[in-house]
Amino acid sequence: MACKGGADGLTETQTQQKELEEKVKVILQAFASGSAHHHSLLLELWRLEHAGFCLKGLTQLGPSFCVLDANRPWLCFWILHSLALLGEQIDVELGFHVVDFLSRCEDPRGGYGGGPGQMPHLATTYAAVFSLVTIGGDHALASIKRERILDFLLQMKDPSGGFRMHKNGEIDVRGCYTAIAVAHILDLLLPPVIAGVAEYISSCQTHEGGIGGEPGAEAHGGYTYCGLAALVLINQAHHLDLPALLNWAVFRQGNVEGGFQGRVNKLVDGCYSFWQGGIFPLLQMLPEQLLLHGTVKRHDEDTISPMNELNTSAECSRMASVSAASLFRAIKDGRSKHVIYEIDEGCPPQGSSSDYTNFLADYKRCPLFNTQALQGYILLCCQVLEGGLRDKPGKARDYYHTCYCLSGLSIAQFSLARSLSALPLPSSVLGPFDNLLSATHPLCNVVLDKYYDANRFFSSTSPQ
Ligand SMILES: CC(C)=CCC/C(C)=C/CC/C(C)=C/COP(=O)(O)OP(=O)(O)O
Ligand SMILES: [Zn+2]
Repeated sequence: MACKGGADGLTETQTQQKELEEKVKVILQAFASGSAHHHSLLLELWRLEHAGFCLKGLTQLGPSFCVLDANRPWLCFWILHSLALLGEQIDVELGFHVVDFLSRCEDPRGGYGGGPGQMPHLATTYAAVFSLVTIGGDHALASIKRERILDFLLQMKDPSGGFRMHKNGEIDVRGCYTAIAVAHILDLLLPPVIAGVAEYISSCQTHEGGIGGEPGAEAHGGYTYCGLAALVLINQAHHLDLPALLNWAVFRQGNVEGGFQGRVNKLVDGCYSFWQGGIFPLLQMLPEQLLLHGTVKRHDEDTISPMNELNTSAECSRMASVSAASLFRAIKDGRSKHVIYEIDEGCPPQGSSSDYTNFLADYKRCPLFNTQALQGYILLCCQVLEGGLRDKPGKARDYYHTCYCLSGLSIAQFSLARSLSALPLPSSVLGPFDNLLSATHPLCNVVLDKYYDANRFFSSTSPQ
C-alpha cells in the first residue's frame, strides 16, 4: 500500500484518488452541461469501434505476434468474449484458425500452456477452454480433450484442497476457480477434484469479509469473485461468512466514481466492474437464509442442508437476525464508511420489521449495488473513442480491460432481469437501449447461449 507523505500532507494514494476524482468530475460535468445530442453520444456504447479493436487483435494471433507472450489463450478469451458480448459473430474461418492455434497450445499430458510448446497452466487452461466454448459448435468443443484435462487438474491438486497454477507453481484461489470452472463446464466435477476446496477457500476469507489470494493475504475483488464462484459451482458457499462478504463487497463501489475498487484504499478500475460487480448476482443465486443469516458451522454439515439448520436452530436465528438486520441497514443506507455489526439482543425476529420483510421479499429482484452508477463509470470514463476500454481516464485501452469492462457492463444491465435469460427493462440500461449487451453467465463469464450449448455437449458425451 502506498503511504508516503507528500508536501501537501497527502499520501500517494490520496493524491491519486484526488486526481482521479477531479478527472471523473470533469467528465460528469461535461456530460451534465452538454446538449441532448452530446448526452446521448457520451452515454452510447461505441460498439463498432470496440468490435473493430477486438477483431484487429484476433487476426494478429499468429506465430509472428509476440512469440514470447505466455498470454495468448487469454488474448483469445478476452477478445472472443468481448465480441460475443457485443453480439458479433465470429467468421467461420477465423474460428477454425483459433481452434487450431489453441490445439497447438495443448500439452500432450493435459492442460493448455500460454503458447505452443509452453508448460500447461491452470489460468491458460481456463482461458483456452472458455475461448472454445465461446466459439462453440462441434469442431471447437470436440477439440477439448476432457480426459487429459481431468488428469491435468488432478496433477495440480494439492493436499490443502487448493490447486497449483502449474507444476511446482503457486497455490492460490485463482487455481481453485479456474480448475472448478473448467471441471464444471466439462462435466468433470468429481469428488477428487472438489475435495478440500471449500476448506481451502474459506481459509482465505479475511477479517474484512472479502477473500485474499492465499491464507493471510489481503481481501481482493479478483480473488473474492474466484473464491465465491468456485464455491457456488460446487454448492458449498455456506462455508463462507456470506453477510461479511456482501458487506465488504458493497463498500468497494466508489461513491464519486461509480466504479469499483479491488481492495480497500485503492483506486477504482474498470476491470473490477466484473470482478466485484459479478459477486452480487452470485450471492443472489443463493438461498436467502444463507445469504442473510451467515455461516452454519457443523461437523456433519455435508449431510444437513444449511437452510434446514438455520430454520431449526434457535442460536443461529438469533445470530441471523442480528447480522441480517445490520446488513440490510448497510445496503439501504448506501455507502457510509463503516458498518457496525452491533449485537442487539432486542433485534426483531424475522418478519417483524417491515423494512426487513421488504428486504427479504425484494433482495432477489433488487440489485445489491448501484448498477446505473457502474454503467456511468464504464460508459463515460472507460471507453476509448477509437475502440477498446480502459482501467480509468488517463490509462491506455487493452484487451483485458475491454473484456472485463464489457462483462461488468452486461452484469449491471441484467441485474434487474427476472431470470438469467430474461430481457432487462429499458430503465435498467443506462443510455440508449441499443447499449444492451448479451447476457453473461455470472459463474463462468461466457455468453449464456454458448454456456448452455457446451453444457448439453459435455453432458451427452463421455470422456474420450
Ligand atoms: C480467473 C482469474 C485468473 C482471475 C484473476 C482474478 C484477479 C483479477 C486477481 C487480481 C490479482 C491482484 C492481486 C491484482 C492487484 O493488482 P494491483 O495491485 O495492480 O491492483 P489494485 O491496486 O487494483 O489492487
Ligand atoms: Zn484493471
